[in-house]
Amino acid sequence: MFNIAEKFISINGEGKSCGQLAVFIRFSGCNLDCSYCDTDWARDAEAYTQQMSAEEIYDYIKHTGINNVTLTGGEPLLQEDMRELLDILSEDNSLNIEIETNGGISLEKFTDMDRQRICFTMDYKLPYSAMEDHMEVDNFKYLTKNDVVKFVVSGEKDLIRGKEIIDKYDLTDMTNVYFSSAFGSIDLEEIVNFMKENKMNETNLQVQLHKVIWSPDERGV
Ligand SMILES: C[S@@+](CC[C@H](N)C(=O)[O-])C[C@H]1O[C@@H](n2cnc3c(N)ncnc32)[C@H](O)[C@@H]1O
Ligand SMILES: Nc1nc2[nH]cc(C(=O)O)c2c(=O)[nH]1
Ligand code: SF4
Ligand SMILES: [Mg+2]
Repeated sequence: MFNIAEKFISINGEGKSCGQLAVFIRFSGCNLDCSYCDTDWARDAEAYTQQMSAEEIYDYIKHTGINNVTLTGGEPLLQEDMRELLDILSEDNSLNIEIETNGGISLEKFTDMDRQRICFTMDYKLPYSAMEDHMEVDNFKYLTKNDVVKFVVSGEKDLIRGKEIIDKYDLTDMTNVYFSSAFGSIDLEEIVNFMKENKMNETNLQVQLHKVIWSPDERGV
């Protein structure tokens, strides 16, 4: 069974299918405690509002009629049966599956899956998050051109460290790379100027679209 904090349909405000409708499943519980976390309430493993089986989650997704699926949290990869859920979802050719994960959990046990069907959006937590020590850099070798590495930046120190990691691991050659502002905490112009100064080809700037549309604290959007 899976512990679900909330489920909803919205415009995906982040990542590769940003701007398209998506159905979101937010699981409860997290192994990290990022300074900027916008879903702090879902970090508690007991914060679930319902429990569902993998089949029930699949049925719910199909019932919505939405093809983009985002599994998030909390930390979705803490759910014990996540592999089973991914196997069921990835068998359905009409679904485009994205998983938001925090970089602090090994992706090794997912490497043999059909990686064309499933996109891992993996955060690399930067200094301002206070969680960088938890990053599993081995995960980079499991990422493909269909995945994303996301750096949530709060200030200059994060921008510099993010670029260092991108260069050290040749991330733009291996996968898709995003800088995202920790919402409202950094001038977006500062990010663009940093990208210009450092000729950061192939890095994408992301601004969380749903926080522009709705209040940044709104749940279920
Ligand atoms: C809430 S997390 C859930 C998935 C997973 N725990 C993780 O951190 O990747 C989903 C995404 O939102 C991002 N995020 C959380 N708080 C944010 C904030 N205040 N501003 C921008 N992005 C934020 C995270 O970095 C992550 O990429
Ligand atoms: N609209 C919307 N798009 C999102 N994309 C990723 C989200 C997340 O919380 O992981 C998210 C979210 O919470 N809302
Ligand atoms: S890992 Fe994700 S859910 Fe957990 S505290 Fe950090 S941003 Fe929040
Ligand atoms: Mg969110």
